[in-house]
Amino acid sequence: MTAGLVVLGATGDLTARYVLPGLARVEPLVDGGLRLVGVANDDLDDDGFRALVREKVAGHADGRVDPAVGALVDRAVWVHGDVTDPATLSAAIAACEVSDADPLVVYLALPHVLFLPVVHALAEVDLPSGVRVVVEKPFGEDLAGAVELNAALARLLPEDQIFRVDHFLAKQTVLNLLGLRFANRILEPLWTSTDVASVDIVFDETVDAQSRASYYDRSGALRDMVQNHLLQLLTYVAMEPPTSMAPADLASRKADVLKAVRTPDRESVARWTRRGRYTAGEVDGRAVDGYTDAPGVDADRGIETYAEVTLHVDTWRWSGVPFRLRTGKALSADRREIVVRFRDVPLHVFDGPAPVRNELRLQLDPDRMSLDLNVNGIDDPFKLETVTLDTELARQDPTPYGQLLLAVIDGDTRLSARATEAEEGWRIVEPILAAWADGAVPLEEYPAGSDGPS
Ligand SMILES: NC(=O)C1=CN([C@@H]2O[C@H](COP(=O)(O)OP(=O)(O)OC[C@H]3O[C@@H](n4cnc5c(N)ncnc54)[C@H](OP(=O)(O)O)[C@@H]3O)[C@@H](O)[C@H]2O)C=CC1
Ligand SMILES: O=C1O[C@H](COP(=O)(O)O)[C@@H](O)[C@H](O)[C@H]1O
Repeated sequence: MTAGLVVLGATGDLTARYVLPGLARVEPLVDGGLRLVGVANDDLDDDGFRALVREKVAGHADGRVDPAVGALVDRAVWVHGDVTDPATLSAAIAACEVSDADPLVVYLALPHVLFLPVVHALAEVDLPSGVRVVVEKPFGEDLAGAVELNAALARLLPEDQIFRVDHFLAKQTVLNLLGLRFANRILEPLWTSTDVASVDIVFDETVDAQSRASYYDRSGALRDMVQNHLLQLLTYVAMEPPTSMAPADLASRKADVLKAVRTPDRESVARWTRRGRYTAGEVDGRAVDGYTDAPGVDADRGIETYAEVTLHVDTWRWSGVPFRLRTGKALSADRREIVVRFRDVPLHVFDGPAPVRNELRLQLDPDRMSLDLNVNGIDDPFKLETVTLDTELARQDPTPYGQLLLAVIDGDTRLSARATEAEEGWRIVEPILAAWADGAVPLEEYPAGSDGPS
């Protein structure tokens, strides 16, 4: 397949840690003549960029695609310049040397404040018909910003050529939610407020925010993780069955969920949310400075490194079921999972303690699935025991970013958010941010390496 990939911000952290390693596992692209063009203000040249690509791609290839990686590296081209200058963008697109209808991806791996200026600059460029524009996160800084960016993108290209990528949608366990729910008969009848008591969507990280503090201190946990990633997971858990897996069907069902999330008012923010910030501590035997001691952090901004929000999806299916979304940095363990907690049985007919609630756990990275069930005990057959059905899924390959890149080149928008979803995300979190800024919820402290605010 002939295709072009222009990475704007090619010397950045995202490119080095996610985009280039993602390419390592995508043989159809690497083998098939993908031309990679890197752009940034840095004084690199073709050789310098090729060395970077070799290091980041080959380092993740496990030896599987080495010859092809060599070809990808040899075809890579560097374009120096300001990405807000249409001349830079034209030069980068021309350097891809693809024909008009071939897929050509312009990937905005840039600080988010540049998204709008770059979209404006792209409007002055003669774009080939096969162009796709990838926008990273955060998609705007608030609802008004997201609306403005969406409007600029809509003037530039049709919606199916715009990719508001969310790599969480490419994670195996997240995709499995679709298969699990809509390719099996047994779960869907139970997947309502009649049988489900609550849902937790948890993304606890041991990693701290230090290395990305200059970005993080203008974002915080709610904007960085909840507005996008965790709300996207919520859509997969809570959506109605789509009539097909076609991008438009899936996107409509996801948007329905977000639209049904109740807008938090000040009182519910005070009752249903928590925020925290880590102090000095130890994570996995590693000493971690307090968040406010990281270079680039302004303690007065009061940015949270931990966020917990309970949302309500006002639909017939989910009325009364709390969805708790939680994420934080510098926590004791990487706990990344979706937990569906079922209601108690209607009557206890066994002696002894009540049976435990059935819990379905979908764990991300490593991808595992487990279900707690009550069975009769071995010693006393009329006493209950709990067993766990547990399965670990094969390691995901390609990586989520590899999947995203493949999907974008294929023109498949299913691993991206639509315009409405981005705006709905802000409609949900903006009142929380406002109430927090207004002091409705205290900023609690937790030592790095703990389980979060006590
Ligand atoms: N890093 C991460 O873990 C993740 C990042 N993201 C998102 O990815 C995007 C990029 O983040 P990240 O890589 O961390 O950011 P970085 O600051 O590390 O990289 C930004 C890149 O943009 C380039 N750049 C900035 N201004 C210009 C300009 N005017 N003209 C040309 N190049 C420019 C920089 O190079 P130079 O200034 O030298 O030109 C650099 O290559 C952001 O939207 C972020 O939110 C999403 C998920 C995870
Ligand atoms: O987008 C982001 O995601 C990462 C976590 O994703 P992972 O796939 O690397 O586990 C998170 O650490 C980061 O803060 C956030 O910006």
